[in-house]
Amino acid sequence: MIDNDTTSDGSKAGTASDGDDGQWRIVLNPVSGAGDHGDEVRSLAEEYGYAVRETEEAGDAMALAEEAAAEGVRRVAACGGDGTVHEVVRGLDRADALADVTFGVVPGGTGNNFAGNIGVRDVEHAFEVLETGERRRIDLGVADGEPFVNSCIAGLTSKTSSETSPELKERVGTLAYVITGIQQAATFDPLHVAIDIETGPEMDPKTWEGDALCLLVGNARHFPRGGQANVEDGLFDVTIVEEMPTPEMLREAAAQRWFGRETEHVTQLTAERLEITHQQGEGVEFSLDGEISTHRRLNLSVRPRELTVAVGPEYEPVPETD
Ligand SMILES: Nc1ncnc2c1ncn2[C@@H]1O[C@H](COP(=O)(O)OP(=O)(O)OP(=O)(O)O)[C@@H](O)[C@H]1O
Repeated sequence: MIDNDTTSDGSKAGTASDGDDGQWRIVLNPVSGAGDHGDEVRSLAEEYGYAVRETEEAGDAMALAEEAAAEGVRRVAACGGDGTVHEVVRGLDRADALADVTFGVVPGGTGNNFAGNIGVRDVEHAFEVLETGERRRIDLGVADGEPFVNSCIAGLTSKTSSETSPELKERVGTLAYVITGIQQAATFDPLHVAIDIETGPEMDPKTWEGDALCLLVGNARHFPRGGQANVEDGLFDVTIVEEMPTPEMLREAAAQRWFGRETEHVTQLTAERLEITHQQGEGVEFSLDGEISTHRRLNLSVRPRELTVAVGPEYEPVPETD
């Protein structure tokens, strides 16, 4: 439908595919974030002539996305936070519609990590992007068959991503997860993990084994590292934070925002495939774009350029620095 190589010249709204009537269907989570975006979204949708379907409870966004795909809708947007984005993409994937549907985001959550990564600033800007923004094909992460757009996290921040208060997220963005994690670190049991890492056909697979405080597997950028991630390279950005002697160390490190570079206890690498195995009997909590599930072993892989997305003008296909 859309080839990144032919759209990289900045051409606007991608070529309409068969059955694309140019209309968007917006799957609206009216309670995400501060829950105050609904009226603006409904009124802009009316102005633009887009249809809106609203969720009533958790899980509805996935069902509504599946329904849209089954009805042959070719442009589906998620309005909410990263959880809503995750559900809509999951619904489209379950309907086997990712090859036919263009996806968009209207930020209505707290952190809106994914919207930020694709250059969408706010609700009004999102509608301009849906209408005229460039279409790009971006990578999709998959964890044991479940797709994710932002990140898969285990450990400290997985636990905290479900417990971090919306107020804190509002004030300090994604770093809120780490701050909440530090507050909980005194009681946190490290993960005893083996991570098998494949970087590509020419590279020998590697294994990392040890005690980790947290593992961050990013498709799109999750933690502030001074820039946008490359979401078209077919690779995950992996950060392994080893157990450290004291919570104070973590506090100090977070204060320096060392998630941006390697230090003694932080390993960073890229991978196209990972297998994470917890070496003690019980499973570990993972957060897939904020949705929590428990696994003893998890297989992660990238489906390169699988998702066609309407992106904002600030989106950079190949960000200069990480
Ligand atoms: N109508 C609804 N009522 C209650 N919960 C809902 C409804 N619709 C969706 N949900 C649930 O709301 C949760 C939060 O949504 P989401 O992650 O999009 O927003 P957020 O947490 O406010 O923002 P962010 O993830 O950007 O910080 C999701 O788990 C979703 O399943």
